[in-house]
Amino acid sequence: MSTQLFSHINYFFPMQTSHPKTMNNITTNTNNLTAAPATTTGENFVFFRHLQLLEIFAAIFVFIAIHSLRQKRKQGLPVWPVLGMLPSLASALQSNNMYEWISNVLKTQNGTFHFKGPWFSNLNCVVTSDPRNLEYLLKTKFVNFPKGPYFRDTVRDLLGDGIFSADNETWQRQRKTASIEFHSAKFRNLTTESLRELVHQRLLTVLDDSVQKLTALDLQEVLLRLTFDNVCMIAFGVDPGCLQKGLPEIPFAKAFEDATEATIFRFVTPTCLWKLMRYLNIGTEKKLKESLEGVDEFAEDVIQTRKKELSSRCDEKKMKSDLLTVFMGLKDEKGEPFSHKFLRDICVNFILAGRDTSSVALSWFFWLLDRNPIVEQKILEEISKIVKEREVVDDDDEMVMVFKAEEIKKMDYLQAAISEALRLYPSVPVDHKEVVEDEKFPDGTELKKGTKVVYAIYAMGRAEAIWGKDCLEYKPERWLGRDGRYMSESAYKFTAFNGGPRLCLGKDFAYYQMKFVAASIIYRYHVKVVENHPVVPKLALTMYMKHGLKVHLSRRDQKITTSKVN
Ligand code: HEM
Repeated sequence: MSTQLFSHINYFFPMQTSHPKTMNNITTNTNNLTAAPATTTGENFVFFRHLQLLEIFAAIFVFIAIHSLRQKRKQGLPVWPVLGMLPSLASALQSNNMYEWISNVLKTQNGTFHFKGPWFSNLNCVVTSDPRNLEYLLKTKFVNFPKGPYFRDTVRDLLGDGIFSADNETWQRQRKTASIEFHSAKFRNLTTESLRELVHQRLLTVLDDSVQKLTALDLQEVLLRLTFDNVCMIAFGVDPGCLQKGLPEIPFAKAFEDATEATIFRFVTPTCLWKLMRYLNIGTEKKLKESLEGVDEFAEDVIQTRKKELSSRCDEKKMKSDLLTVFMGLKDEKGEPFSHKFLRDICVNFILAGRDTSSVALSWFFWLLDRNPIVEQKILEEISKIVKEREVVDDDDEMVMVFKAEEIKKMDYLQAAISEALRLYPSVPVDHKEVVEDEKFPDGTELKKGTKVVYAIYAMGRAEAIWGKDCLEYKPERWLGRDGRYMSESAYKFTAFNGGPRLCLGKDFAYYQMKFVAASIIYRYHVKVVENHPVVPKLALTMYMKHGLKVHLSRRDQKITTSKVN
């Protein structure tokens, strides 16, 4: 287009170079025009008018471009007519690390900016990484910042009225009951027992298999299978058996995975479009419907079986202590037992909340250890010291080496190293709320009723204003006091587990699970990431590694065995 334009200019202004600079030049050239033949003059005249139009369009375009780009200084990103900030978002999506892009924009905007989506889209939102705003929305004005109807509508088919998407009384009731359960001794026993069984009878066997075969292994996939089995044991009281040699495909796990993916797809599709697709039963909506049938069938089967078990068993002591059993023993506000649908929702929500978060965090943690061998060495020293402190170490104990709960508790440096991994790579990189009444953030940002607020957890972990100049370095020491003990941080500064009344319910269990798994692996194996294996985050609700984590394992000590557990 521009070459064409320039060739015409040269035709009309034969004496002129391609860069006319003064009015004088133009006059001279116009004089030349009068000497041209009549027909050419007519054509020239028409073209001249076209040229003027083009100039007007070009001027308007330049004006809009300058205006849009000038917005960048004020709003962080150029704001284009009709499209808003969409072009910047689209180019960030191409860049492979969307979270870095959000962090950079927030840095230029002192921690909060208003994302303006295209007209008639639902992309408008306020993005923040300011701890003052986080405290305000997660705690101080908690009631004014619920999950909201948009989120609930989008996830309803998968999550129903479960804790993850519910607000108000429905949420409160589940939170209260689950919270009591999570802090009970029975539940603690269930979690430690189920984890011990999974790690010693399954995880270490799978890892040993890869050592013997000298094959690389996708550690992220193995960990995802482990936590899926584990959370199903806690929620439903059943073990789907995803983690075993050969890593088989398990229908319930596959159905759950597909249902989650199709639900996430709704967040990037205009609401009217996915609703139409659901009505017509096509595309991802068809996949969602089919996979939900798989999830519901599994849930119904477990609920029916448990009901029978409960009616035939009267010994309280032998009762299972998983969430399903606990909620089955309770009544709703009308004094009726909970419906199967509600019981299904409760379990599915817990599986979603607890299945991938710890495994993804552990994957980033092992990758960081590979790049920071001194940290790995310090963890190993801490574990070895704790093992040496055992009062009686018989040969059998030494060989099997199952860490006790009180030993896991003593691993402060390991806890610091895991927290530091979560700071840099939070399993939930961004989260959101909806404002129910006009509000004003402590940093002065005005929020209109209905505004979506996105809080950028990933960006917070990398903010110099929060963590200091060395914020991008992996330094577990920042979590330790002078006495070497682990020190927790404010939930509004370290937001990986959320904060306020909706603080992650599984936080303590997750730390126990991650420490137990990490210590059991590190004590036995050196984990080496396969050279040149690409490591980038995947764009999803949870921060998976897009290409998994391919590793080679080597045993530290041939004497230690893995499978002998009572
Ligand atoms: C590294 C591990 C984990 C991380 C980083 C994590 C993080 C989070 C975050 C950010 C939320 C808030 C989500 C939201 O409201 O949008 C949350 C909520 C929740 N998490 Fe976790 N989580 C982890 C492990 C677990 C585990 C293992 C379980 C259960 C076994 C669990 C159960 C829950 C539940 C039930 C909620 C909902 C709480 C509520 O809304 O009241 N989490 N978690």
